[in-house]
Amino acid sequence: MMPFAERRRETASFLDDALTRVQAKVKRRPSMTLNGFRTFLEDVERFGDEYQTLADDSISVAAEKIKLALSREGLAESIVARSFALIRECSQRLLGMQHHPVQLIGGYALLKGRLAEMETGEGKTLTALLPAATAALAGVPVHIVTVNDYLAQRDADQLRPVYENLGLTVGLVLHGQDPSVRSAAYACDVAYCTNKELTFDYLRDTIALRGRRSGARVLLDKTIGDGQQASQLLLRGLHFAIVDEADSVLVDEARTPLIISRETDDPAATEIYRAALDLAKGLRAGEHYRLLGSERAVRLTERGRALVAGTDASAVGGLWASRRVRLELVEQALSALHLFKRDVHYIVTDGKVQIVDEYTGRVMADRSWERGLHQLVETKEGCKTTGRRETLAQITYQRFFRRYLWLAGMTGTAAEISTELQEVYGLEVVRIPTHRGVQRRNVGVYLCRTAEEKWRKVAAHVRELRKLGRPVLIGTRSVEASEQLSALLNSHGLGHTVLNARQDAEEAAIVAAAGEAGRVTVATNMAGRGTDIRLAQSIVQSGGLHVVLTEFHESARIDRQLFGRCARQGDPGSFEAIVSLEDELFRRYARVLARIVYAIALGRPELASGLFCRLLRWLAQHSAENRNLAARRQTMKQDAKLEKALAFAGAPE
Ligand SMILES: Nc1ncnc2c1ncn2[C@@H]1O[C@H](COP(=O)(O)OP(=O)(O)OP(=O)(O)O)[C@@H](O)[C@H]1O
Repeated sequence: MMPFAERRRETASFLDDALTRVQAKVKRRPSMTLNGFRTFLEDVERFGDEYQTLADDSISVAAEKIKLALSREGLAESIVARSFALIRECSQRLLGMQHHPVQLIGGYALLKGRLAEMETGEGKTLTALLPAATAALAGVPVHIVTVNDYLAQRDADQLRPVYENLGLTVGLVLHGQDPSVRSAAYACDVAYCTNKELTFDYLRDTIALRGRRSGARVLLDKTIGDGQQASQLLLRGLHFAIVDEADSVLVDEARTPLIISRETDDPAATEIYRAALDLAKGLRAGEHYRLLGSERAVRLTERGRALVAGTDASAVGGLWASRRVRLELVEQALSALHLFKRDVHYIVTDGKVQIVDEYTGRVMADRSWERGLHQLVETKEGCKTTGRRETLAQITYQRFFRRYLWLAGMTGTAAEISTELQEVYGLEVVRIPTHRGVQRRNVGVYLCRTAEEKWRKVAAHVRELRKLGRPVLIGTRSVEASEQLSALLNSHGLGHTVLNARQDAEEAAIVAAAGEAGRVTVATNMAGRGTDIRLAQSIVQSGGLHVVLTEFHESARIDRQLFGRCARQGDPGSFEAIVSLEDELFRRYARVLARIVYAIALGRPELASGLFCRLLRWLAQHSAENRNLAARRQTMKQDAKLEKALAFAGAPE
């Protein structure tokens, strides 16, 4: 049995860090051109011609030969070309899809441990099959990581016949499965799973290992075949991962730690949260506390601190008696009251507070805010408060994915974060050309002065596009905005479908139908990412899907992902932005400029929608991105400290 393989990095020195940063800046996103890969592509074609003549039952024999060659010579270019050619032939026979040359290049980049930046709709699922099957033939266990169960299942089911034809086994890890099913899935040559399930399984293994024996002892036991210990582990190591939507997983979500915790009994807790909220409600902005808008934080002023510290705590008791706890909880209660908005940052379903991911628009099941904030939001909403939780194990994606011996990723948008990906994960971003020319038309930005004007404009526009029979996809920043727009469209008699964190389960079906004639879909910005939007021939002729963005995101990358929902795989399509000066991004990050543009817009509306709007957007997104980057760096520093401390204490996590 193989030992549990993973990379345990030493914390990098200051000099290492600085060097990596310089390197990352110097080599930014090289393109992989067809010309640069001519010999490789010719080899794949040549071997492909050979495999075309094989009888179906001889495919497994050819796969065995490749296995042998890979074990003897490793990933030599000519063997990889053979492997890709055979996989491509199987895909053609069993799925009716033959990899395009650009997909072969994408597959090669992944196999070399790069992050392949491929336009939306270019077929990342089929591309990942090439490196996954090749690595598996070479005997390396592979994890294909996607963002939700639906995509993991869809991809595993679609590609299973090809893997099996090559003599490889495919596992699928889904939420709610028993440990025995999960470990059987991870024991397969290739396992499809979500980032969340995978990381939680790793944490479960961490807990199983902890406290019994040291990591080294377990490795020894596993190697010599201590069956009982080995069977308690779900994973068999972190060998090779191919991460889909890598920007979202490795950067956007990387900040919030995944935590396995245990509820502890504390009968006084509910009363304490109530007391903190009541006290916070009586405080006045400016006098007792300040809202730090751009940092999304609240700070008590000296006066506020004195008031909280001086409160008579005897009626509540418990931890409330501690001055430090009171100050911290009241600050958190102020955040719960003033910074965390229902239907924007969280939704309430079945009496439970569920966090909505700001980037994906999806519910983050099993996650909760830390340091009492979650319970305070629950109290604010009148929900039953979950007990105080004791952390058993925790890890961020940042720390987890760096532990893979071999890591690769795919995404449609990596431009802004290429330096960060290199710095944090050592992942070089390479751009893969598109199979066909991109026919995505930018209709421009329409900047309204007020939010009301914006929504009216959107509704009027939807009416026009519907007359033309074109499907429209409207992206909103929050659940609240999607519902407001929905009500407005209803009042105008404009039928539509809404997709937000509340309809998570139907996500794929709603998005897949978004390309039908006359269909209007209102979705939170990123919802449905990963689902194919197919267009009927009549729609292609009438100009394809039209995407309307109604509020810029803090990250321009997320905007581009929304725009990328149209004009996939050479289809025509168009996009535009209809935004307002009252949008949160502008108010929070470019308040002064937004006021100036407002004044300009009174006299010269065309100027406001042109140059000034571009400037405004750039300034606001630039400040927001810088702040988010600083926060991620901070998490990384804390991670490194934690890692060092735990290593010192001899604990695995
Ligand atoms: N070589 C091919 N030949 C024919 N069809 C293909 C090929 N490659 C991919 N497809 C089809 O193209 C569609 C888009 O593929 P896929 O959903 O994997 O794209 P994607 O790059 O992941 O898109 P997104 O960025 O939106 O996640 C799918 O229907 C897929 O079956």
